[in-house]
Amino acid sequence: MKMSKKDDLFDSKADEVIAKCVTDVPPTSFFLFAGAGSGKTRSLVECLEVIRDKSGPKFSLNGRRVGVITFTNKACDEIRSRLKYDELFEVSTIHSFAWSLIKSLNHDIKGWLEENLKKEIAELEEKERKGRAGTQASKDRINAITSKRERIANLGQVRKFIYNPDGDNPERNALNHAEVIKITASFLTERPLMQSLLVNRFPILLIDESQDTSRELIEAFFLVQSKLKDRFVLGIIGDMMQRIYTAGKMDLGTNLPEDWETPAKRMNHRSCHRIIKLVNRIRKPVDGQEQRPRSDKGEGYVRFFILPADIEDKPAQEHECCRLMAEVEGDDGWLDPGTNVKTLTLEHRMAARRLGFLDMWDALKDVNRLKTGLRDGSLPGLRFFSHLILPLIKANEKKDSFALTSIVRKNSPLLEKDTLISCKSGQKCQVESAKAAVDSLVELWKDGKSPTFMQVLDSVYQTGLFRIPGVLIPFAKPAEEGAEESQEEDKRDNLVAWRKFLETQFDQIERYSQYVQGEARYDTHQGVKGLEFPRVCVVMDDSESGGFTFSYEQLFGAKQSKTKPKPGKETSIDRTRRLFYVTCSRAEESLALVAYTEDPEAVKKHVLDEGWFKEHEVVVISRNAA
Ligand SMILES: Nc1ncnc2c1ncn2[C@@H]1O[C@H](COP(=O)(O)OP(=O)(O)OP(=O)(O)O)[C@@H](O)[C@H]1O
Repeated sequence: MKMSKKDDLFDSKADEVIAKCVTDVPPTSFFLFAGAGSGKTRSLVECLEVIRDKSGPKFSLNGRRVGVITFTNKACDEIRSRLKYDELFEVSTIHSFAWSLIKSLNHDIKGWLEENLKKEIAELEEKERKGRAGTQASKDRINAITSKRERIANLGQVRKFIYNPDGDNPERNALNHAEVIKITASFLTERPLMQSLLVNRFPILLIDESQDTSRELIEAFFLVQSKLKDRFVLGIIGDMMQRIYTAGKMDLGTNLPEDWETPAKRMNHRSCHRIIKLVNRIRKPVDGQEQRPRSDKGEGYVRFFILPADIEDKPAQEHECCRLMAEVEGDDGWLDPGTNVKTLTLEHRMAARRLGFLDMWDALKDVNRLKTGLRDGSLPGLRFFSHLILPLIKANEKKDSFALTSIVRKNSPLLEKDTLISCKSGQKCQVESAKAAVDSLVELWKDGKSPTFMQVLDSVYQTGLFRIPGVLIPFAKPAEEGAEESQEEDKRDNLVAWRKFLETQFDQIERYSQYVQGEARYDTHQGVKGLEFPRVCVVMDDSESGGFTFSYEQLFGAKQSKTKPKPGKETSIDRTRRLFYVTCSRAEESLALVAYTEDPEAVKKHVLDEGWFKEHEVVVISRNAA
């Protein structure tokens, strides 16, 4: 098909429709669902700019703002920066948005929690009556009942609830993520006052990635819109083909109210032609939606590499696949995957293994209260090493005494004003102590040695160079050796995990820190939602991933599901197909797919039969060739 530049403007009508929706009086709500790379996020930002230009001053005068909800903190930062941090817009994740609506309602939250906990206890008791005694499930139920009863007993003492949208919320007066969503949805659904509060504060609410936004809240927002449609615009943006979490509303978009606008976007502005052909093909059996490429994009490349599941040294195999990509395309960018290629693994553990921080990851990964913080790098026990010790060691390596001194001056209690004033032996002596403390720390790396986290902690504690975060104190003080033995079960698990972590090597922290900040060459299939990269390598390996939610072996026809599909219920193939669509559609120019399988021939046959790839695009790598 011959295309002209004019074709690239094919979808511009959609933005005009949206602009009219948010500026008309009364306004109209809209539902913008379109494929990957169609410019939904761009439309969102353009729509916000229109609102700012047309209604910004009026909104500010009345103390009103435009609510924007998106999926990750990273996406929030991106939108805020594109809007030049204009105060008119409240850009947040769904959890922080929900919390901002309910956080002052302590009394009502308490009432809701008590009622809900009683309901949950009754359900558990009923299950316990019907279930078999003595089993693990029964023990878990009894523990859950006890802990819920304790929580009810404790509610009387809670004056103020707290909640961190990005944390694990272990505090007694903290709400968990699911509770914040449920409470907000319930208040919005049942309380007219709460509905008015939302609408008065945010007469316009736009939700990006809404296919993965929690079902209860989406339904509550729809309800508010239907009741207060003249005062409240809801803009729902997303793509059902990119629904990859279970919280989303499965039938979002069906039975939309008739007075909603549904602008369409059929272009893909991101990817080269070959990649769009592939994602169209993957999508075909789901809803048949086909995207058109831009006239100014090249053809692009895709290659599907098939390797035996038990092949040795998988990272080296993936490196080889990148080399083959470089050869096929004549693109040297593939030769330096560390800098130029985004490699996607299904699980963090696979990335941890490939990047070399598996030991520290494995030590902490199973403790529930540490999970979120481990994934986003916010655990104080880790930040102590990644944000304080690591920069200090790096500054020392680079002989950057300015940077080193500034880290110590800013963070060391040895050089705090009060210490310096009260020090009898004089300031000079304190500065000497700080210097000696740094010397003894860097000594741990002398002659190419590589210390453990424990050795680092020990040195810092002995010299008093920095304050030790609370979670690491039990290990720093020798008197508390074996502290974990006397603790309750969940606290003990926590301590055991930290001790295990401390026994691993410090040199992992840099790679870990880069990874959680999204700066490493690896990310997960789910973590790159909304992002795009010139070269993408997707690693698909069921044997390395722990869960049952996704199965590439089933999607690629190497294995059959053991369970019969239930009518109306989605299968693991459905879920995996959507994830596959998300990963493939991140690529702008070229895409390497690396599939490990127990049946290479079956996979090859399947992907050719499906018409996803042409014969020359499929490369089977055998064990002998390795
Ligand atoms: N009208 C346009 N003209 C030129 N480039 C565009 C246009 N719309 C979008 N783009 C570019 O295409 C890419 C994809 O846009 P965007 O991220 O907004 O798409 P999306 O629909 O949100 O994608 P996804 O659902 O895959 O996350 C971006 O690089 C964006 O700048």
